[in-house]
Amino acid sequence: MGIVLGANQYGKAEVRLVHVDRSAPQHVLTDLNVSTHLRGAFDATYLTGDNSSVLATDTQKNTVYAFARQFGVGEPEEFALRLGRHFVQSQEAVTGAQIEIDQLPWTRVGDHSFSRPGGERRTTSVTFDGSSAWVVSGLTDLVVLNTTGSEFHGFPRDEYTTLPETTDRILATSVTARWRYSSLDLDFGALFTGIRSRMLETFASTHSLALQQTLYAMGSAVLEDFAEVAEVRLSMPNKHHYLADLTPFGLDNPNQVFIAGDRPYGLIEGQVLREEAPDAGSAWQFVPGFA
Ligand SMILES: O=c1[nH]c(=O)c2[nH]c(=O)[nH]c2[nH]1
Repeated sequence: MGIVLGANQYGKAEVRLVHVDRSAPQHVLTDLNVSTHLRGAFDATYLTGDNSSVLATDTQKNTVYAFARQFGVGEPEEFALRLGRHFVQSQEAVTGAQIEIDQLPWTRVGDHSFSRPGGERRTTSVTFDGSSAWVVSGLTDLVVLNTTGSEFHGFPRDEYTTLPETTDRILATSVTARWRYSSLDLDFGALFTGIRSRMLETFASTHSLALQQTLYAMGSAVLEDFAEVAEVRLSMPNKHHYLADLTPFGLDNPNQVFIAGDRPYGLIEGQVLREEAPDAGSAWQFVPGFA
């Protein structure tokens, strides 16, 4: 009874490409998840480990980033066609390619600012102890991104530091916020809408030297504008976007092509409060992540 190799393909799955077209004052953001699959004469690597025809999946990933710099992205269909043709036409062994692209949606909130639709939730946690009540309301997973207006430098460098200093980076986070109201007879719906838009607008308009600074700016903007709020607690993951290094391919990268990191991520958390805030009692007890 013989054993044979059947159908096979290989490629790089989920290449997270973020492209910023900065050619006009209003930046265009394209956020893609690209997967490549190559088919062809690859029996040798499966049967004997002979890689002489195997275009490395790492090379396939690099091609995605390099093509974004060289040709831009345009529609995902156009970008996929360009990649598919390239792999088949440039590699003898490749007889077919399938390129799959998911595009992640972003909604414009400013020339350089975007938010991710869907996924966000409004929350409240109400505590009543028999005589007093506390209301802690908020939102979870408001995903926002600025394509410019963010720097990070001046941090200590020890023997383990490799992070380059930057004066222009992408800043992206998924905001989880909780705020404690100082009274109960309030128009909670209008307050939620107002507080949410104040935070969004502050994220977009703050020139950031650190996500920590942006966090404090967002919390203090809420306290300045909403006397009904005693305290704000914020938890903001730094959704890193790494500038793709295209120098091995003879390409520059003036802040256009980014690798969207998944994990690990920075996690920046803090409370912003009024010095004269009324006592919180047990309001925060057991509020997940904020107690
Ligand atoms: O805004 C930032 N704050 C940090 O504390 C930090 N640390 C890091 O590696 N990148 C960043 N960015």
